[in-house]
Amino acid sequence: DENVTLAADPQAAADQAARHIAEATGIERHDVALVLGSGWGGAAELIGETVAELPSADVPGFSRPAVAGHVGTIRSIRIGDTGRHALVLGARTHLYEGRGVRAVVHGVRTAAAAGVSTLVLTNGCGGLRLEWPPGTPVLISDHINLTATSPLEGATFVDLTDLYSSRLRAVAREVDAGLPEGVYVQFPGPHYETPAEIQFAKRGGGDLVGMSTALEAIAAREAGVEVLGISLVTNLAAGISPQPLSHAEVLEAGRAAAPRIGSLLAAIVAR
Ligand SMILES: Nc1nc2[nH]c(I)nc2c(=O)[nH]1
Repeated sequence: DENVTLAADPQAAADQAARHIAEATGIERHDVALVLGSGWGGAAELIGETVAELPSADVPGFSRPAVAGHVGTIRSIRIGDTGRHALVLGARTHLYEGRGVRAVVHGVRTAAAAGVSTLVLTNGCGGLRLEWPPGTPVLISDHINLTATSPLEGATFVDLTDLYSSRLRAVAREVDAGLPEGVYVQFPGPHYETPAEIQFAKRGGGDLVGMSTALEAIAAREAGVEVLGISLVTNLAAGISPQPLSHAEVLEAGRAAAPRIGSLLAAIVAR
């Protein structure tokens, strides 16, 4: 195949990437895909045995990760003894990288073309509630998209009701009954919010703020893939905490949460 570019035909590019992954991993169809955001990197090993690991830059349409800590690989993992396979997209493209919305959702469209019926979107985010300190995992119940854009083009009027599947959230709560839920607000970034913007998001019904996830979820819905979103609060958003947070505290909180969120993700995926 000539190297279909995202700009020319995003669906063809996703189909090409999915064929590349099937050939390179030897797994013809994957069942579930995961996007591992900040703090979630260690979860993959707990899901099962890695069948194959590909440099994401070798897969058509993917690029090298821009965010430190994001591994630049795509992994095929056998999910325990279920006979099902997970596709772990280690490198996420963020809108603020300026590569366009098609690049942001290429991984999701590739996973759909690879056959997955479920997508788990994870991220690190800012928390708007004092009762959710850094290290708290929060199920995403809905999102507010403040990016002023969409991965969809043309007259594709897609319904987004129950976008963050209540069925999958119930499965997650069977695994960990104490999981709170919140509304995720995607800002374009790369700057963090001002305290005034955080109050605006809070008064508008937001509980979590980040720079990913919402656009990926919309693309997944268009592709008919069921979505579960889980955020890891890694810091309190601007102005929420009276005293400034130290970056060391944020990093420590993420590390401390790793075992809990890793086993949570593995248990959910095994269902
Ligand atoms: N927009 C936004 N994104 C984030 N990602 C992380 I980690 N923390 C934040 C935050 O406070 N705001």
